[in-house]
Amino acid sequence: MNGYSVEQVRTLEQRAMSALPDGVLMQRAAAGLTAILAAELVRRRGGVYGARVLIMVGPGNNGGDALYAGARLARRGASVTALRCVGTPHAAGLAALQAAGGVVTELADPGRPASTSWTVDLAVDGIFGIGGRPGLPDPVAELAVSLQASGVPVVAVDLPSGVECDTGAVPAASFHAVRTVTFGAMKICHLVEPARSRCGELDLVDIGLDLSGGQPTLTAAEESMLASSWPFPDERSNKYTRGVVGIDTGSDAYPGAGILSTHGAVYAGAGMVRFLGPAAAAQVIRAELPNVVFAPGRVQARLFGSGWGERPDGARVIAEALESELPSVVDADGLRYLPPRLPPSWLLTPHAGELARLLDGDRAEVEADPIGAVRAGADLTGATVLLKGATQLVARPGTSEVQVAIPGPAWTGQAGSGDVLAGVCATLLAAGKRADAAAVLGASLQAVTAASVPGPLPPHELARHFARVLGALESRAPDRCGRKDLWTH
Ligand SMILES: NC(=O)C1=CN([C@@H]2O[C@H](COP(=O)(O)OP(=O)(O)OC[C@H]3O[C@@H](n4cnc5c(N)ncnc54)[C@H](OP(=O)(O)O)[C@@H]3O)[C@@H](O)[C@H]2O)[C@@H](O)CC1
Ligand SMILES: Nc1ncnc2c1ncn2[C@@H]1O[C@H](COP(=O)(O)OP(=O)(O)O)[C@@H](O)[C@H]1O
Ligand SMILES: [K+]
Repeated sequence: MNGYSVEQVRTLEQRAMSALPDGVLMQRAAAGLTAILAAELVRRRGGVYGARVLIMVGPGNNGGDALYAGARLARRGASVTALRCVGTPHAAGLAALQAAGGVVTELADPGRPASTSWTVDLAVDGIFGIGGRPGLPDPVAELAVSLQASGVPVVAVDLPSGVECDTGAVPAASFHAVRTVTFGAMKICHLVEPARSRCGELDLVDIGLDLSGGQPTLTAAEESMLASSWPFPDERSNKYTRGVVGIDTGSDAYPGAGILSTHGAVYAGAGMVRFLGPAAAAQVIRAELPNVVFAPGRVQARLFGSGWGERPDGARVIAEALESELPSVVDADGLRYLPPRLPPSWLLTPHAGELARLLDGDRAEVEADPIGAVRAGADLTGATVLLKGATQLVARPGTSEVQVAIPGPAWTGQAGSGDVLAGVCATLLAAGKRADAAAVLGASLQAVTAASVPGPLPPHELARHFARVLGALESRAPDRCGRKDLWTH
């Protein structure tokens, strides 16, 4: 499952259209949309015949898709009303709807019933598609609110109008769909919050776009990838092949971060964990996790920064680690002590505020364009960057590819989740995973585990469920001799 930008989708559509008679792609889109709308009507009220369907139409081809689908539903006995919301609707689509018995009304029509009286079974958002700018004209924003208030389910055509297709940002009003039916390829807004949540369930209709050969803007992780790429131990494994993690996290002020990151590393399956942080954290870890070692020694990856607070020797600690040429994770307060340039084998794990600080910008800028921000973070530092939050994005320096981890339930957003995640990522680095793989696999494991338990659970308790989820994934992993690792060195 990959995400494409508007420019990429337009290029793919042009290529497909040049080999087809006019209008074929739109008819394919409308046919797929109709099937999904019909199934939704069957599920909600038992059939299409007699259903009341509102088709909300804007000025572009998105409205064309919706109008043709409305015509097809009208021919199956639905009572279809097209509501002209913005501009002049797609002429041929409108004519098709009217020829099939659909009626047309204007959002601005004073004779139209008051918006509070919506009594339709389904509303179809065909106002803006990939040509849409974020936000909605005021009367349309009011329409979106009144439909939501009256509990009318909205199915969005291609994307919910109002969201920003290429970033996933929702800076102003938008529709909230129960389903979104998209065509040919997924777009960024289908994969990145907050737009992703406005889409509801997603359906991808095949309209014959050829996606081979092109690099998508976003590559989305899936459970099958987690199963095939997780470094499960085998009969040749020992603690060193599985990886030894050196952890220097927490402080006297924030000992919990040291405890949490150590839980993350241990329960993600580290061969061994050396905890080299403050005594206050070590005392608790010693009692809870007797397998953790407290003496310095050989490690294959390091973790710094979570819960450091002010750390006068922070820059020196990180600079020394850099000399060893081992991969490291730098989290939270450690991000304040970075040298100007790091290698791509290092993984930085900022949340939006921390990434903004790294980029010398503000949080709102990161939230307005998280993909651009995570790429900028990687290019600025030279390290691989995992931008944490509701959507977790990973960028490798010097490449345009951005990966998105499997999303988890919102309750995972709690103090300490990031500390545990940093520990998981460090375990994966120690096991030899490339930094981007470690980030995507770690964030996805935490999300999949959270989705598998009746949450909320505190982050260290959630970590105790990793083993069950990893066990289930391992049973689905393909034969490891034949498996293709997606993140090779
Ligand atoms: N191409 C193909 O082969 C296929 C395309 N398909 C379908 O076409 C859709 C793309 O169609 P599209 O390019 O016509 O753009 P669409 O989003 O319908 O409308 C743009 C119009 O809206 C206006 N407008 C935008 N934002 C606004 C705002 N906030 N407030 C007010 N006005 C605003 C904008 O105005 P302007 O920017 O020009 O001022 C322009 O007039 C795509 O999503 C898919 O559904 C499928 O059939 C498959 C085949
Ligand atoms: N809305 C959300 N939905 C799902 N997971 C979230 C959400 N917000 C945050 N998270 C998760 O919570 C973690 C928070 O990390 P962070 O802010 O660094 O917390 P802390 O530093 O307190 O440990 C993220 O890595 C992510 O896994
Ligand atoms: K739409």
